[in-house]
Amino acid sequence: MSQWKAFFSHGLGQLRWSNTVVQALALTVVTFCVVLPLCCHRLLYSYFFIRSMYLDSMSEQVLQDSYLRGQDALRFWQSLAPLGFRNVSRRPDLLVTVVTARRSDGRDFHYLLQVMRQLSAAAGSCGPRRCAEVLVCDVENGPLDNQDARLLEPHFRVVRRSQQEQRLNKERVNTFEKEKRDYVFCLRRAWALVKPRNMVVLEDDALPRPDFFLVVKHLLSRRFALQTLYIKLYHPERLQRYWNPEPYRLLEWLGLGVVGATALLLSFPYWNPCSFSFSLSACHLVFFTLYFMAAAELLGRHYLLEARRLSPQLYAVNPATECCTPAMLFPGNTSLRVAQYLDASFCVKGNAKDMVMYQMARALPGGRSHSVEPNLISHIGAYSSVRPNPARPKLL
Ligand SMILES: CC(=O)N[C@H]1[C@@H](OP(=O)(O)OP(=O)(O)OC[C@H]2O[C@@H](n3ccc(=O)[nH]c3=O)[C@H](O)[C@@H]2O)O[C@H](CO)[C@H](O)[C@@H]1O
Repeated sequence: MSQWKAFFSHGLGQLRWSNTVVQALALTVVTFCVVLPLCCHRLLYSYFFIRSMYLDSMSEQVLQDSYLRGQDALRFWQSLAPLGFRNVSRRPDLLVTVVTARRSDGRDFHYLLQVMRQLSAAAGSCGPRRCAEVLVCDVENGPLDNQDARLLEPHFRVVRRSQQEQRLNKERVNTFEKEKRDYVFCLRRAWALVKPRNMVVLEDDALPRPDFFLVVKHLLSRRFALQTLYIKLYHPERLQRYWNPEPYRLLEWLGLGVVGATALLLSFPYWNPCSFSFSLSACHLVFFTLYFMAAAELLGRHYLLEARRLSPQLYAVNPATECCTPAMLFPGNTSLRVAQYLDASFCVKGNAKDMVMYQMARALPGGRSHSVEPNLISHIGAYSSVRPNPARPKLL
């Protein structure tokens, strides 16, 4: 009798196992070969994005939109009566300095004018007082060199090198070293003029998002901001994947898988782990953890991050990433420390100012640096002013 019982329970166990395996296989095939490809084939940062079908047309569309926005911004600034941003008060809580250089490619896109239009609208969204003071730092030698900066002069305070500084800056250096020296000049000049309590430095193709100041103010109210050299407000979308050399993301990825799997197993009575043997429920947990992890990565972490925009409290603060400096927040007077360090370094291709800043945060005692996700700006500069450009740049 007991032999029969053993035989039956063994058979039942086998049946359950094979049923479970078939179900798991079916779910995997349906999810990853049908549902996700159907839903995500047009999502630029998803693994399912069909490059050959959509990349060219999407890139053209984005260029066209940016061109129209640029022309619109040009008309806007040409027709506008002077704004009140020219009078910059001293010791403000926040100063935004926009670093701008002449662009030989993509001039008609008027990136700077687009950015300043959006920035002035966002800065006026904090009630009766402006969210921040704003400075434009034009690194060209004269107002005639950078027409967009010149157009902004009735509206904003525009700073440039004095003639003496220009003479001192005549030395011929590579583009990346020049870009770094220009940045250092802007950090120091802005600080000397305004002495802000905190400073944001934007590159001239960094379009602030509508909640920009809300999130920046929230970041500054948090304790970690007192102990950081800088907070990066942008990281390229294409580098936001889990499968990237950023160790903290692996933890986030695993956490997402475990939480998703646990929630699913607890909410589905059929898969209730209590009703199965321990090994079966452990298998379920492992399977669904991997399932959610794979789904999240293939869908694109970038899109999951967007959910954090619901509230400034939900934005994630992580250790700083290497690449890019289009939008940087320098709490307190850290902009001066960063300027000093940059000044002592020499930049070349492959070791531009973003890399130097990343290394600096590791080398300086107590030099911690952070980055916030999702991005607080959109990078609209399809045409670079420091690198060679193709005739029609692509999104990827
Ligand atoms: C989105 C992105 O990945 N941007 C990064 C990329 O810039 P990009 O290759 O996108 O170059 P870009 O045209 O955005 O220029 C970066 C900044 O440098 C300024 N500029 C340019 C030329 C010059 O002689 N002097 C000067 O100050 C320019 O006004 C802008 O504010 O690489 C740079 C390092 O090289 C920075 O890490 C940028 O954050």
